[in-house]
Amino acid sequence: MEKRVAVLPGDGIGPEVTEAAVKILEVIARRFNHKFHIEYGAIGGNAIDKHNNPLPDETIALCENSDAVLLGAVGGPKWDNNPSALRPEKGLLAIRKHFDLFANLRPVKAVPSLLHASPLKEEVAMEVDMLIVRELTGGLYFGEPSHRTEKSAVDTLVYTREEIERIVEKAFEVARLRRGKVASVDKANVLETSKLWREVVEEKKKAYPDIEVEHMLVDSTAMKLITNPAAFDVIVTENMFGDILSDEASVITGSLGVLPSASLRSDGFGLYEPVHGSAPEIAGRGLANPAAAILSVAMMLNYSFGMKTEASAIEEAVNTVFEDGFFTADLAASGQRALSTQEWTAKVIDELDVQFVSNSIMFSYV
Ligand SMILES: NC(=O)C1=CN([C@@H]2O[C@H](COP(=O)(O)OP(=O)(O)OC[C@H]3O[C@@H](n4cnc5c(N)ncnc54)[C@H](O)[C@@H]3O)[C@@H](O)[C@H]2O)C=CC1
Ligand SMILES: CC(C)CC(=O)C(=O)O
Ligand SMILES: [Mg+2]
Repeated sequence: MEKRVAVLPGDGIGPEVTEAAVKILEVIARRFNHKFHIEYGAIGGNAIDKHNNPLPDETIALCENSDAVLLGAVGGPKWDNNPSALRPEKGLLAIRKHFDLFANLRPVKAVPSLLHASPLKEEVAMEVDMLIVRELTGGLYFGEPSHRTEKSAVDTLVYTREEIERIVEKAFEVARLRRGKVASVDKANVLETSKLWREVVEEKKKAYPDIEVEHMLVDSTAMKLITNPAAFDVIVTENMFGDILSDEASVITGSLGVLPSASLRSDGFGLYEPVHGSAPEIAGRGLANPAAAILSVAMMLNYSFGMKTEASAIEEAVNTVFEDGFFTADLAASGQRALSTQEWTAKVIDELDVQFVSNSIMFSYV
């Protein structure tokens, strides 16, 4: 298969983790006989520096001419005092809006070999397998008016019925492929948007009698994510709640550095990026965990290209490297030598090679 992939490394650790992810994509191309045409574009702070625009037109055109997008992360202290329109984060919000990437899928699964790094007790964390379905193009991050004066500031939380319907449908559909449980998270005891959200969930669930639906308030959900995270299957929620809950959920697995995500349009076009940000304090030092970016490539192969075997090969290789006890600094036990971003990526590549050789031997006997 031939596919065009736009790679937007971004800022901070973004370039390091996307470099690792692209290496994995190249191994997959070689081993499975695919051709991935990779082209790079600017987004975020580096795009502001070069083009005075966090999402330049060239980058939009590049992504429009691609089959999928891989993004690193944006942001950093250098741009923190910029006016709102010239913040790196605006570039990320704008690309999500431009491509109507309303469905952000963020899987959170406990990996036994990482549980030493989780602050939760092993028996609490070990059965965790949830999918956070976060609405990505509406809510507080996009609502107008949004402005400030010296004495006050305004942000606006708006949701239309249609915006809620499509994300709730998506959550019900993915729940059917999992354990059939959906927790719809809102703040319906206070917010009008949440009351509408709850109403839509109630209407939509009639078409999904096989799905068990529970409404939960976001504050107590934050607590239950830590006390009983294994109880969750699919969580569907609005943009900001999903943003916050997914970073919280990442601690269960041991590190934010292992959580991938897919941001999908209704026709399946997708942008893939780690859940984490640009981690400026560790950037450029080989300390970043590239697993989230590498697993985002696995999600791209699976969701955008239908390459399920290739996606599983990556996931298996990542898990084996963890099982073999190789970790970057965020996951290494105290006293254990941590691998650099590049060394850890090389282990995943070695593992993919081992898999390929053993599969070829298997096939030669069939
Ligand atoms: N999708 C994106 O591009 C996002 C961008 N940001 C931006 O990133 C910048 C930093 O934000 P923070 O709140 O510090 O969030 P962050 O996600 O960058 O970092 C949070 C913590 O996790 C660690 N961390 C994150 N990714 C890691 C990895 N792959 N390996 C090892 N450790 C990792 C960091 O060192 C830090 O201690 C800000 O400018 C923010 O706006 C934040 C979140 C998402
Ligand atoms: C940087 C923000 C725009 C978004 C964010 O934190 C996220 O999508 O996880
Ligand atoms: Mg976030």
